[in-house]
Amino acid sequence: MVYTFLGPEGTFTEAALLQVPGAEEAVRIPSSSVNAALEMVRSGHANAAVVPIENSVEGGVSATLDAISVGQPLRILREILVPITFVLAVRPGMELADIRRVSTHSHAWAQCRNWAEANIPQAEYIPSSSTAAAAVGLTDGDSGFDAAICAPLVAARLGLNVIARGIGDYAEAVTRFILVSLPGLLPEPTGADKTTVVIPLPEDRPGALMEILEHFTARGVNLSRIESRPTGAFLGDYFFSIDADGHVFDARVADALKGLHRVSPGLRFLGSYPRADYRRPEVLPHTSDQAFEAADQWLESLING
Ligand SMILES: O=C(O)C(=O)Cc1ccccc1
Repeated sequence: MVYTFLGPEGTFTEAALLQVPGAEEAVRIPSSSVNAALEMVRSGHANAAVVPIENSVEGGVSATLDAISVGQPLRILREILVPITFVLAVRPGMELADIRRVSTHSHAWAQCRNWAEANIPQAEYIPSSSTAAAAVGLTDGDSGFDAAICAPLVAARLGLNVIARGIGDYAEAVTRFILVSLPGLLPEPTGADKTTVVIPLPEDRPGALMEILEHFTARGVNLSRIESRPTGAFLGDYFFSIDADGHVFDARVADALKGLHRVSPGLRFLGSYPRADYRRPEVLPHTSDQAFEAADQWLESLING
């Protein structure tokens, strides 16, 4: 098994990958961006990739939401939650007041913004492809910045000085990652599952979003995430990226997807997979598999006399 992840070594994404059973013994290849990681999977150079998709402070990771929503189809096999703690790492001898430029991943910056404004207000932010890439950059004297916001472990591994710990503005910050592969067998339903779909807004008319939502509501399917993303085609053209409670093997979810496909035939199914928090949805009696089965039988009896 070959895995790839948003690298280099020491990213939070690598920490997420290491939670996948068997990953520790498998081949793990760092990629320099989310797109590069997904391309490794699409081209068959890796069996699966781990990429960040959402965090509790900054919301969806646009690079991932967009990259999995278009192009050669991919499937989400599982989600992984990682609690995040950040440190400020510098080269030996550097003090807080000396820092002119600080580099990190944009989502890490968003999560440490208040701390940075209060403690290093003079520092300019330099975006980096990941927290670990920023830390590695510090070790080559020519990086153009003098501090990195990264994970404690990567700072220690690289022998950097940590001059502030726990600098995230939200102590409970969690990032959600996904394991992605080419389409294949679906993970078995566990009773605590999630289904991810991408739905192009069918037409720019009043009630179009409501029409999409009604297909979930009518089947008692709860949504745990809904985000609109621009398609890039023209201003005002959007798709919706949605996580729904349940597995496509659940009759209520399958029925909702069938209804949605009629409204928006460009709908893309990105997978049904176990929830990382094991939370089971409440299924109302009239939306259970048995209720759908009974309704099918009733209709059949009408038709067959
Ligand atoms: O840059 C990293 O280490 C990542 O894995 C991406 C990221 C950045 C900030 C919070 C969570 C994940």
